[in-house]
Amino acid sequence: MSSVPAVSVPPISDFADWRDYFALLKPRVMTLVVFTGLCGLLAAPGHIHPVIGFTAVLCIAVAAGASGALNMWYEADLDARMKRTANRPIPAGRIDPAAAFGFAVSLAVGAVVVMALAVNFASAALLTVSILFYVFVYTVWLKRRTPQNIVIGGAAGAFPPVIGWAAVTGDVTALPVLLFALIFLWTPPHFWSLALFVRGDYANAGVPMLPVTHGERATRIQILAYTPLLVAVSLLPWAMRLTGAIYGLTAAALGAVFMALAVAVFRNDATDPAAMRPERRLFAFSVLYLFVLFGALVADRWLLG
Ligand code: HEM
Ligand SMILES: CC(C)=CCC/C(C)=C/CC/C(C)=C/COP(=O)(O)OP(=O)(O)O
Repeated sequence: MSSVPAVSVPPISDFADWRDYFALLKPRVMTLVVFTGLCGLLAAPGHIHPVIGFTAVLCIAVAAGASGALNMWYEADLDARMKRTANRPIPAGRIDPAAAFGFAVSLAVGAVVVMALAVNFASAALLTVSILFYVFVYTVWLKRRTPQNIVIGGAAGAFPPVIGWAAVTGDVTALPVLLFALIFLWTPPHFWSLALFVRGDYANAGVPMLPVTHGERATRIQILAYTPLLVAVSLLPWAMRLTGAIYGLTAAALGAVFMALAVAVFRNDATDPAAMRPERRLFAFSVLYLFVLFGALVADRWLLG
């Protein structure tokens, strides 16, 4: 018999550990962001000291992660209402929002300062623009307002190869601009194919993604409209002789598969996510597509000069 009042102590697993802070950086999505940045750096003409090159890629990784953390801090209310995101560290209560905000801002500022001091001003300026774009243009301004959110705001994710390139050369020429355009046009089919089969989540959270506001048919038409533009832009570096045949043939083969999968999505009439196999395949392929295409860009530059 004791007079001490019962104190409820949360189980130890309810406290944040390093894994929760790591999860704030959206590591899975950011692998591709960092890979395209690395490839932009490796495909650029000229020489960069390996330590400086490594520092530049690290800064892109840290800044991308930090902007992902700021996104999670700002939208903890939305994340709490979606099945896919409800267990993230902030909505699940494992990380205090103020701690997440401090962590994210410190990393973002640190990455930009190190990029400016150790690499060059151009890459630091572009890194700053991409962080601000993802956080303010996409997350704060557009995401809750318009189904064009990912088209315009998605430009943030197109910057990394340009940043990698600028880290080596200090400037931006035709090829990095085409790589930017490529990721810009890739983002709508990438995201909308996924949005089709997680439509219910976005509807619950009240986020105006295209399948929620305009329905499945309109979304499938948009996917089909963006795909040939993506394939055409992906072939331009080869057509303009900025890259060689390794890149060109890879872009053509991958583009043909992307197009076939987009047509399969277009022909699907399903509204039940369980019957959205073509959409799941296109989403999965979109990720593989960018990995392989950027890998081919680097192979082309290193093997064919
Ligand atoms: C506004 C633009 C974009 C939106 C709204 C978007 C949204 C999403 C969502 C919701 C997921 C699935 C779940 C998740 O892991 O959180 C996802 C997965 C993914 N995204 Fe995107 N994405 C965008 C742009 C990009 C860009 C630019 C890249 C990289 C260049 C990228 C790379 C990936 C990767 C690699 C995955 C798979 C992650 C995994 O395997 O779990 N995304 N995207
Ligand atoms: C500094 C730098 C290089 C930044 C680039 C980061 C960037 C723009 C990455 C791609 C965009 C992305 C992860 C969107 C996720 O959408 P969401 O945030 O709506 O996804 P969610 O529903 O999973 O939160």
